[in-house]
Amino acid sequence: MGVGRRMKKQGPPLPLDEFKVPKKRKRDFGPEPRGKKRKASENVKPPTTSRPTNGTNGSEPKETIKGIVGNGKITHQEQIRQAAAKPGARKRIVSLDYVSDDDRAEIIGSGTESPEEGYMSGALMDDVELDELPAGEGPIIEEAKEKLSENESSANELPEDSSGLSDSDPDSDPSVYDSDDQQPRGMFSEDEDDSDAEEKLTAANIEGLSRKLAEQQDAEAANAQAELQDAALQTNIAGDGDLLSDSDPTKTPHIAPDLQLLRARLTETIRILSTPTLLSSSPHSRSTLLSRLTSDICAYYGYTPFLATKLLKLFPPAEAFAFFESNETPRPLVIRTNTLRTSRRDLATALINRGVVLEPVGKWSKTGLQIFESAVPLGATPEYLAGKYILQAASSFLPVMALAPQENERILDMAAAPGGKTTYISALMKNTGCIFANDANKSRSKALIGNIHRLGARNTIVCSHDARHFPKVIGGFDRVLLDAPCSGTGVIAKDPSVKTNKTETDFLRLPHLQKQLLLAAIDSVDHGSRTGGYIVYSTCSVTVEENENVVQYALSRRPNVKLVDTGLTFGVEGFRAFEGKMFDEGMKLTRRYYPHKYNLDGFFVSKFRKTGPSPKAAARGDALTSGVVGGVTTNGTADVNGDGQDPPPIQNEDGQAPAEESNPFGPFDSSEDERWIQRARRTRLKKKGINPKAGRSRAVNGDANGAANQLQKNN
Ligand SMILES: C[S@@+](CC[C@H](N)C(=O)[O-])C[C@H]1O[C@@H](n2cnc3c(N)ncnc32)[C@H](O)[C@@H]1O
Repeated sequence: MGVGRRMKKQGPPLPLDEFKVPKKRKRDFGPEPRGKKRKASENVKPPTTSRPTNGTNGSEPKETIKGIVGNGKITHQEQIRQAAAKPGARKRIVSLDYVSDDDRAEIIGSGTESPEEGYMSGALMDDVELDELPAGEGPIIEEAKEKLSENESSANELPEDSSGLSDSDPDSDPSVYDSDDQQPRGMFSEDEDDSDAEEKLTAANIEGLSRKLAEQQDAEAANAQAELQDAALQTNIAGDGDLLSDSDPTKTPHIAPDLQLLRARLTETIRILSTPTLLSSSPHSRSTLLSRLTSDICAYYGYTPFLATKLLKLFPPAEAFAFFESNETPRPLVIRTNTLRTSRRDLATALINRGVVLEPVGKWSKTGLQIFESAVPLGATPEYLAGKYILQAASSFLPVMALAPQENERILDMAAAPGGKTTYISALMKNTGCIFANDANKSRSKALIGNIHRLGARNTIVCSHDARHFPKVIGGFDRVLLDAPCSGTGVIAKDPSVKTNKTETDFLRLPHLQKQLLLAAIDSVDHGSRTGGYIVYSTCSVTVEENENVVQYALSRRPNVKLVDTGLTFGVEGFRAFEGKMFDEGMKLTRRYYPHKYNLDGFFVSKFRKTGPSPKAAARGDALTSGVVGGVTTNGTADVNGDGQDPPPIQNEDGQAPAEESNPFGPFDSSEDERWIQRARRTRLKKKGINPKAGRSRAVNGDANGAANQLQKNN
């Protein structure tokens, strides 16, 4: 696995650089000119720069020890001492913060001589600078430093055959030259002849020489002009030097745009748009520049004008550029520890021993591990097959963290497949209570079932309904998660087809569905829940239509909910106003996540608290007829009844249990259920050595509490 920009830490960012405008795309400019010489050390990949250190965006490499997880709790100093004392080890010291605060442990690396393996396999904590170590560790640290510098210097010395080229073949590898070196002068070199010739110059031949020079210059100028014309022909970009000239390099069909020039123009347009003084003095109007920016974004990154325009509206120009740029690089690979089966520390140990290089995803998550390198396929390790982890984008943790499910609650995951969030909910509930994991798509539900089994989530019931019909199916939940189907504009790095396949219809159809689903989610919650009464609405899209608009719609149709704090420690506030439209004040409690800010997929998370019962029509369990039909409300205002009751868990439109034919899971037969309940009760009593009939006879004889009292005593 390559290591690069994508390996930045995930989570709260460092302050943005000025404009956060990324550097030029790397282009292959061909071999370096021969005159440019580099140090031998430049040719060697520095052993410790391939992984950025915690939160530093990889700016400064630090020395750590390739690690294994220690078994017991040892002090930090002890860890460092052991690490430094390890003979022959490549000295790289790390400490651990991936473990929870109450279970802090240490990781010490076993050594590796290989400069390529300069990172600790599974560097699970911020690296510790040798220079920063506490007093008393001096000699050990010095020894460590010595070894380190030995390793460093040996890494920087080019072995003779390291490039496959000998010193006698410098032309083949110009990178081994130092810029301060003198070019070797042969005893009979041509240079020597030249200098002789210079010495022999006389007034008579100066004129001839200068004429020759002039001819050479003319020839070079002609060549350069020909090259320019050739380039302009190929790219259709006028070579007049005015980046913002009216010619449009993106518009001529069948000709590839010059990406370098496009990028230069993009940055220049953004610079002008972001600087009021430049904008006022520019010959081009703001709208001209904006439309130029849009067309250049489309040409450079491959978006449809429709989507580029939509996304550009979300950010100031410079930030929009950073957003588009971050969509070109994948997000880091992350796994979530399944705490139903293992701890993060044990999982990290096991994976490190398999050659996986990893690190905690960030202080904000106690279960995520960011993978830097892996010698094994992560979807096929014994740990994976044993359900000890799931491959899951870090952004997907956020809605579940906002939901904050409690033990023994009843939770509905309305759109659950393939189950990343369901299984996380289950783990947080420690397999207690009950989760209804629903997804309308039956084939996706297979993956949901697979994950539930693999990860050992035993408190989960899988169902496959159109979630808009909840709570007709079942209601009265303590919490509902609606991770809604969406356009995916937050995950373009993962699915670049979004750039071109989303149309205006999608941004009408999807919000319509999302609104229906959100109303159904609200109506499925028991507002009187003693522990909950919460709804989390999330999407992996960044558009306002699918987020703030949907939330605002729900607030207007369901005055019995209000927005509350998500509890998430980072994230950009949702829009309070957009394109002249004002949103609810609580919208600032919603959270937006952007790839360019957090190195996470784009995401939106909002959390509602239900404060009163839902309208009667909604209580009958069909959001389609309780506020939204064809995107238009039928009743104008929300009809909140004042009886203080939420809908009972299962009922039909007429308040009866669903009829057999309309219930895909068979009839809801309460007498049949009663039979099973009694049978389970008898078995339980028998197990405790209690005669179940004794209770019944006492009940018959007037002791109503009979067996129940006996059971309670035994408990
Ligand atoms: C964003 S994905 C859910 C991802 C899931 N929460 C997870 O973490 O693995 C959206 C899901 O909504 C489902 N879906 C779409 N329309 C639905 C509907 N009307 N009712 C229920 N589920 C629906 C899709 O099948 C899809 O699996």
